Order: sequence, then C-alpha cells, then structure tokens
Amino acid sequence: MPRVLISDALSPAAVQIFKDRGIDADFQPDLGKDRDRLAAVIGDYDGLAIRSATKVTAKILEGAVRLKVIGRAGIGVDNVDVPAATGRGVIVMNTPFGNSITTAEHAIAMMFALARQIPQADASTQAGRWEKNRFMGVEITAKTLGVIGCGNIGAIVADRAVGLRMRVVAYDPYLTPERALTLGVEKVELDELLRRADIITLHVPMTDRTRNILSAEAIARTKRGVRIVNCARGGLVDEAALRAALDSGHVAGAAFDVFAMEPATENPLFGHPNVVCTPHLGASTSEAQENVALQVADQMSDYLLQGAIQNAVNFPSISAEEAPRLKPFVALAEKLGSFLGQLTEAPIKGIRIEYEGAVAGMNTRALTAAAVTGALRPFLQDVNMVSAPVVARDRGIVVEEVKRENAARDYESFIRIVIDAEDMPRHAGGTVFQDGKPRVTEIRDIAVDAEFAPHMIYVRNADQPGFIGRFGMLLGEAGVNVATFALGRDRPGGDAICFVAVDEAVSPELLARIEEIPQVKRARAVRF
Ligand SMILES: NC(=O)c1ccc[n+]([C@@H]2O[C@H](COP(=O)([O-])OP(=O)(O)OC[C@H]3O[C@@H](n4cnc5c(N)ncnc54)[C@H](O)[C@@H]3O)[C@@H](O)[C@H]2O)c1
Ligand SMILES: O=C(O)[C@H](O)COP(=O)(O)O
Repeated sequence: MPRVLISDALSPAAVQIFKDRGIDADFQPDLGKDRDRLAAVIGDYDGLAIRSATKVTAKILEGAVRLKVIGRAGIGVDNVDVPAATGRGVIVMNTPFGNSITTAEHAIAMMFALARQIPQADASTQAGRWEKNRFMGVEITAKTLGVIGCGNIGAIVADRAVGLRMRVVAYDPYLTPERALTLGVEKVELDELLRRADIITLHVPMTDRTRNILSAEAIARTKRGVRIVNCARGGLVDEAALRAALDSGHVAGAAFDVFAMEPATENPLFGHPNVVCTPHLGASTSEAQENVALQVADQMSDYLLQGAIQNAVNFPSISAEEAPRLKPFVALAEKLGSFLGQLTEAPIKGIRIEYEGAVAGMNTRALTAAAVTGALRPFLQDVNMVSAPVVARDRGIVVEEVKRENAARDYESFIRIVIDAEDMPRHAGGTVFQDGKPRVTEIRDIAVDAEFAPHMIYVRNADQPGFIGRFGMLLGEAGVNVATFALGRDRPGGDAICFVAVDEAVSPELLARIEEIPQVKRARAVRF
C-alpha cells in the first residue's frame, strides 16, 4: 500500500480521500516546519502532500528514496526545488484553481482595508478611543486599479474591481487583447500602469523576471498617494524601498499578505501606521482549503495508483481515461529504448522516436519520456520518465519526435526508435497487439515478431545453414531452456537476426561460445 505524508496543515478531508482510495496517509501537519525531522522520515513515503510551510529542498530530496510525487495543496510551488525533484524522477503537482477566488477576495478585502484604514480604526475603537476625525478614507469607485499579472487570480480581482466601478489597467505580457476586452481591462505596459494606478495589486508568480518587479526605481515612478497590495509572493516588492516611500508619504498605504522572509516575525513594513499585514492568509478559507485538499489527494492517488498525471509542473498530463490506453505503449517505448540502449556501447548523441498510425495521436511526450528512460537506464539506474528528458538534455542528447498519423505499415500503431551513438545508429520498432502485449516487429530493418521477456539473447548472424542447430545445442548443453524463438532475415543468404527468450540469465561464457559459431557476427544478452 502506498504511503503518503501530509506535512502541512491541509484540510483533514485529504486524509479521508487517501484512506478511501486505499492509501496510507500519515497526517503530521507541523512536521514540514521541522526540516531535520522531515529529512529523517521522508525516506518512508511514496507521496508528500504540502502547503507553503514545508520547504522541499534538494537536501531533503536526497533522502526521499521512495518518493514519487509531491502534491501542493495550493498554487505556488516556489517552496519546492522542482529541478531537484525532476532530477530524482519525482512528479510535482499543484492545484492551480482551487484557491483562486478566495485569494482574489483577500486582495479585494486588503484594498478596502487600506482605503478605509479598517484594521487601524478597529484597534483604536476597541482601545476606547473614539477617533472619528482621525480616519479619513478614500473611495474606491472611479479609481484606477493596476493589476500586475492578470492570470487566474488577477483576472478575478479585475472582474470584481470592474463590478466595484473601478477602472482597471493590467500589465501582463501574456494577456491577449481579446481576453483583456472580455475582462473589461485595459492592457498597458508596466510604466504606464505605475504612472496611472491609484492602487496597485500584484498577482504574478515569483520568477527571475518578477523578483523585485516593484523595485525602488519602479516605486519612484508610481503616482504620489498610491496604495500597494501584495497577496502574491514576498520578494516581488522591495520591502525596504517601500518602507522609505511610505515614510516619505509618496506611498499612502500598503497591504501585504506575503513577505520576502516567511514566517515574517520581523519586517521593514511592520509598525508603519499605514500598513496592513496578514500572515499569508490569502488561501485560508474553509472553501478553498477543502477544494485544494480534496483535489491534491485525488490527483496524488490517481498518480500513485493508476499513473494518471494532472497538474504536474514537471511532466505532461495523462488523464485517468488515457492512462490504461497509454500503458502498453509506454511499456513498448521503454522496452524498445532499453533494447537499443543495452546494445549501445558508445556515448549516445541522439534519440529519435517515430510514431506511426493511432499512436501518433496519443500523448507522445509521455511515450518519448518512456523511450528515453529505457535508452538511458542501462547507463543510469535511477532515471525514470520524469527525470529522463532533463537527464538527456543535460548530457547534450538530442531527443526528437516524428509523427505520421497515417499508418505506413500493417499495424494500427507502430513505434520506431533510432539511437544515434558515436559508433553507429541502431534502430528497432514494434507495436502492441490486441492482447495488450508490446512486441518488437523490426530490428535493423529486418522483420521479426517477438514478445519481450526478462532474459533474452539477441544474435546477428549470416543467413546460412547450420546456425540454428549449433545455437540450440549450445543452449541445451548449458541447461538453458528456450521459451520463444524469433528469426528474421533481410534476404535469403543475407543478414539474419535471432531474438530468443530464455528462462534464466545468460552467462558471459555461454555468450562467448555462441559468438564462436561461424555464422554469428554478434551475440548479446539483454534483460527487460
Ligand atoms: N497569498 C496567497 O495565499 C496566495 C494564494 C494563491 C496564489 N498565490 C500566488 O498568487 C500568484 C498568482 O497566482 P495565479 O494562480 O493567478 O497564477 P497564474 O499563473 O494564473 O497567473 C500569473 C500571471 O502572471 C503573468 N506573468 C508572468 N510573468 C509575468 C511578468 N514578468 N510580468 C507580468 N505578468 C507576468 C502570467 O502571464 C499569468 O497571467 C502566484 O504567485 C501564487 O503563488 C498566493
Ligand atoms: O500559492 C498558494 O496557493 C498560496 O500561497 C497559499 O499558500 P498556503 O497553502 O500555504 O496558504
């Protein structure tokens, strides 16, 4: 039974989903904050379910020997070292929509809190001071809201702001004019947004390009009296520069839910009278937490139990309906890749995967990842479908896909793999029959028909009489039982191949004796 560790404060609904799906879920909501303890136990789990409090570093992943999937019950995966996870073959998935409305509502609430100084007025009133003249607010209506990042959350904020009769300008290089029109927002460049906005709200992910997007220089270009809301990520705004701009009165107020350092116990913004802070509460409603917990538990279970992949940030999706149909072709691609990889002795320069017929319309990215996995595994034991494309890229191996939807052969689907190594190119092809079993149907342009078996012998020989008898005799003398025997040749008396499944591992001595048969050019033991 797969084991999942829940190391953050996910809704307990997730535990029930895992249990119902037959997965052992260990609910330890405070464990994620203790990196040493997490590192000590992570090796026992197949899945890790987190929110933002668990930092999954490369060091923690070093001990994650069983880990197959990290599920983020939420949106941002910047607390996960995704390249390190990918390198170890671990899927990282999130729930990209489950908390969007809730977070957008928090941003709107923060905007109102700033405009009417509600937290400050509340504190003053409850302290017994009736300071009616101290808290003079501003109206939201007809003000210009500048939305930086108009994706899922930014678009909801924009929609709500239009409903509040605000003018909305948005800076997002990926926002299409059609989408802007639908949302009722004006698409502008960042400079124009900074110049025009009365309130700025950030909704971009944290990337190298967005880090410090509101730098000291950018803040200096904003309208005097601007208010700034950040419910996206700490580090998007230069906090020290913002504090200086608040102190000088250039910025009238700031409402922050996220901080450069979290948990934020100290921060340059703290203590300023026009600052409102919440402790990363953007996603914290019962509705959003139930959404993301249920979704992440289902997604993780689908992957651990069926191989279905949804919302992975480091692998293409494979739907639950698609997974069973894809499975035999994944096996075929991996086995063909493995066959050629086992024959390859020189460094691999390129891997080309050709898809013909119905398979060309399937999820070929997953199949290609499987083929590359097979090809690399003879050299790198730990590689899997998640890590293989990255491992190949890092080694300068060019991976290429060719698709022909019209089947050129007798098969409904055909996969051919060509491995270009420094010594020579090698290729083999195969298909999946009705029985769901992958078969190799072509090796070196020679037609053959063989199933894959755990132990096989591959022989290249001259098509001359006497070979099969001697070969069979050697196997018999060595006590090796033959399970299946497939032969092929390019023409009578030409090049021939022989692909034989045997019941046990083949010794190097037996292979050497096979290679001594006069017709044999090459004999190799291969395993699947
Ligand atoms: N405070 C919270 O609790 C909370 C909750 C949920 C999400 N978030 C954060 O909110 C942010 C937005 O989430 P989302 O779901 O809307 O993401 P999203 O991917 O749907 O939208 C992000 C948008 O930013 C745009 N973008 C990317 N780079 C940009 C750049 N350099 N300049 C301008 N725009 C750029 C993208 O085109 C995209 O439209 C993320 O950082 C997420 O982690 C915070
Ligand atoms: O990216 C997110 O989904 C938010 O930052 C929410 O984080 P949380 O799950 O830790 O509240």
